[in-house]
Amino acid sequence: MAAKKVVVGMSGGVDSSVAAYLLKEQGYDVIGVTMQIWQDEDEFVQEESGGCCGLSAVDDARRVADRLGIPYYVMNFKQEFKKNVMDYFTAEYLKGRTPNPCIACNRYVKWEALLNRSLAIGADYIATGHYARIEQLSNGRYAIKNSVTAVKDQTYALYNLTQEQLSHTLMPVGAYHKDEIRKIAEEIGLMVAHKKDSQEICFISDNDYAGFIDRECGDQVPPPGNFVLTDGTVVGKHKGITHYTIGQRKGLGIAFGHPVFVTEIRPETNEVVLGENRDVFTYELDADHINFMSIPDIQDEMLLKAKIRYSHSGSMCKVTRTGEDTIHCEFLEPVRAVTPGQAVVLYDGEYVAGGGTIL
Ligand SMILES: Nc1ncnc2c1ncn2[C@@H]1O[C@H](COP(=O)(O)OP(=O)(O)OP(=O)(O)O)[C@@H](O)[C@H]1O
Repeated sequence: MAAKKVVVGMSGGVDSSVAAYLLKEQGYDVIGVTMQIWQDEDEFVQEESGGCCGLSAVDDARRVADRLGIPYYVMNFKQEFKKNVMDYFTAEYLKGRTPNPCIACNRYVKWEALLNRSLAIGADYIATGHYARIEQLSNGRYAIKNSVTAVKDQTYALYNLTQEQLSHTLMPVGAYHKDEIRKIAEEIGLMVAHKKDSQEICFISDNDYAGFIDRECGDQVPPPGNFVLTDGTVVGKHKGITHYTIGQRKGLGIAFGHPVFVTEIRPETNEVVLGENRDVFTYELDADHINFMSIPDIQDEMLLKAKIRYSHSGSMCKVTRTGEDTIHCEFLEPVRAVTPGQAVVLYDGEYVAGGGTIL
């Protein structure tokens, strides 16, 4: 029987390089692909910082592919990335929300676009170097499970993959710890063995989100407006709602003599609401654009663990279905800074049960 064909998304980093090696060892017919996603053509060949698709990424990935003796290609996904990630990112900020672009990139670029193109060229699977595992459960559904190493868990950003996508995906490094992956890379002589991990949002440098939005959106960017208290009392001027997120304390440029926090962003009146730390805590949230993984749906009321941002350790909540594409979560303990636009990801034990976008 012919070997199953797998396209490995190679970012030039150690994880995806070792992923390609492990799959080759397991007998797959492996093809390496680097997606060009946001740089201009000239930047793409000049970039030296080692971002997720710069020159060093392509150079490194090509060298690894040579070393492993696998075919390697660079594919252009700039249009898909612009539409589904960058435009979505700026549109959300203009609405006073705080999006997670990596989740959109995973679902619509790394999976939808790369998987479709890979299937079209006769591949059976795509693979990445994510620290997560995929299992088919006894109910027949596919689900993402924590990697063996919780420190580098990446399941939060993967909750939105469909059953079809998961059934065509392999994540071989999820069974290893990061130091084991580096050791394998060293043993097989890969130069990238000690390359540092990639930065947070690949298309934004120095975390300057507002500057990026200004450049992308020009005069669509909301103007400065008022800082207000919950009762509407005006207490100062803000720089424009795209500069703020829920729970933020630093960079408000306003002195109260005690710490104040952003508790709400009101795009309709162009106001940013400030309050005390206790005002940032809440017991509930609603979410839409839901996706289910280990479970087919929410039955009645389910007790699940929810993460409301990438760095959240998770809190137990009662989840109910409230509509065609919506859920409601009621937490047993109050949670801090529930932020519209971020994802709420639900866990049933070690498995991702599903999730949605916080309203
Ligand atoms: N430009 C790209 N082209 C192809 N695949 C990519 C690209 N960027 C990321 N990936 C895939 O997505 C996975 C996770 O991306 P992430 O940016 O989190 O990388 P990472 O954890 O630093 O891993 P690596 O060490 O492989 O760079 C990578 O392991 C790789 O398989």
